[in-house]
Amino acid sequence: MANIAKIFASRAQGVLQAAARQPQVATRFSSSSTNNWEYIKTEVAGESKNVAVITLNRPKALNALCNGLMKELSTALQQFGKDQSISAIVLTGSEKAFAAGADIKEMVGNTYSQCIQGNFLNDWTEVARTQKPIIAAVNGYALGGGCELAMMCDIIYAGDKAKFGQPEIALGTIPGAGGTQRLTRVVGKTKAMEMCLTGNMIGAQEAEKLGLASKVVPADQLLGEAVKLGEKIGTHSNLIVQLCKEAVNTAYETTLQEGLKFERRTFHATFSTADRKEGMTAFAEKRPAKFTNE
Ligand SMILES: CCC/C=C/C(=O)SCCNC(=O)CCNC(=O)[C@H](O)C(C)(C)COP(=O)([O-])OP(=O)([O-])OC[C@H]1O[C@@H](n2cnc3c(N)ncnc32)[C@H](O)[C@@H]1OP(=O)([O-])[O-]
Repeated sequence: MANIAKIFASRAQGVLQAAARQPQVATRFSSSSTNNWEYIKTEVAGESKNVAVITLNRPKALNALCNGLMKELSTALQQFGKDQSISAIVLTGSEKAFAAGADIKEMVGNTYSQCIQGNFLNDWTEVARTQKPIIAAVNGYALGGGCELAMMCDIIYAGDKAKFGQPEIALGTIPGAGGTQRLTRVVGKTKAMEMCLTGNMIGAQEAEKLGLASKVVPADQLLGEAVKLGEKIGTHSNLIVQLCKEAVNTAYETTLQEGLKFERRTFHATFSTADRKEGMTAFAEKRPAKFTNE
């Protein structure tokens, strides 16, 4: 047990050291300057321009997640991840579709050996690896890989016409990017089993009731609400937000006792930061905190 506590303490310290090592002045990233995206759009939003918005932009195929799109998404996430001016990332699609799944036409000819040897879906892991908070703003269809992509994000906001589903079963396959795993952890076995075995979709209200979406808003207000959420998160210390995200995610990866130990050590580790000191001092002095992410 003492060893586990030590491992957690050193992991938490490692996160703090890695964050401290990141350059404090980063190159400004913007959609129009360096990147010519084919399948996505990127911009920065919010009053302080600290919320990145990545829009999936392949309307003809309802944002089907082809390899090119997933590569661009990974690149954009890495760039925003390094940009110290960005506090949170919003991932969205169109009003009709967040994403209608992996690109069926692209993978129709794949063979088992190609999947294995080409490490198929390797480009899909970047979203879940992103250290900054990432909010999925889902309008329309989030099906198959689209639903899985939303579930890789930290928070899902849904437009009132959103539809979530894992229809892979109807294509003679199964979810391959978390549909049987993340969905089951979120909605429980019986609902996940029903969705995965029937391919039936659920609407936004049901997704919220099940805890898959944290909020449902009118479709035309979705992006604005998601950006506001990113801005609210961005008022806090980016450093402490990163630690908090890691602690919540640990709940999905470990036992309760190990998770509680990790949380406790991470909480202790915040006492080595200037932002913890500033947050508590500002409260006592009845003034807003000025966080420096250190
Ligand atoms: C990653 C791990 C494993 C994941 C596996 C998966 O996600 S498997 C996938 C799980 N997902 C599914 O099984 C859902 C598949 N999609 C659908 O069932 C329907 O498109 C719909 C119900 C979402 C909308 O119906 P609607 O009548 O409103 O619209 P529409 O049907 O006319 O589509 C417009 C255009 O988009 C095209 N396109 C759409 N989706 C895909 C796609 N995934 N791929 C490629 N293309 C796609 C469609 O072919 C059409 O192009 P066309 O012919 O004009 O050149």
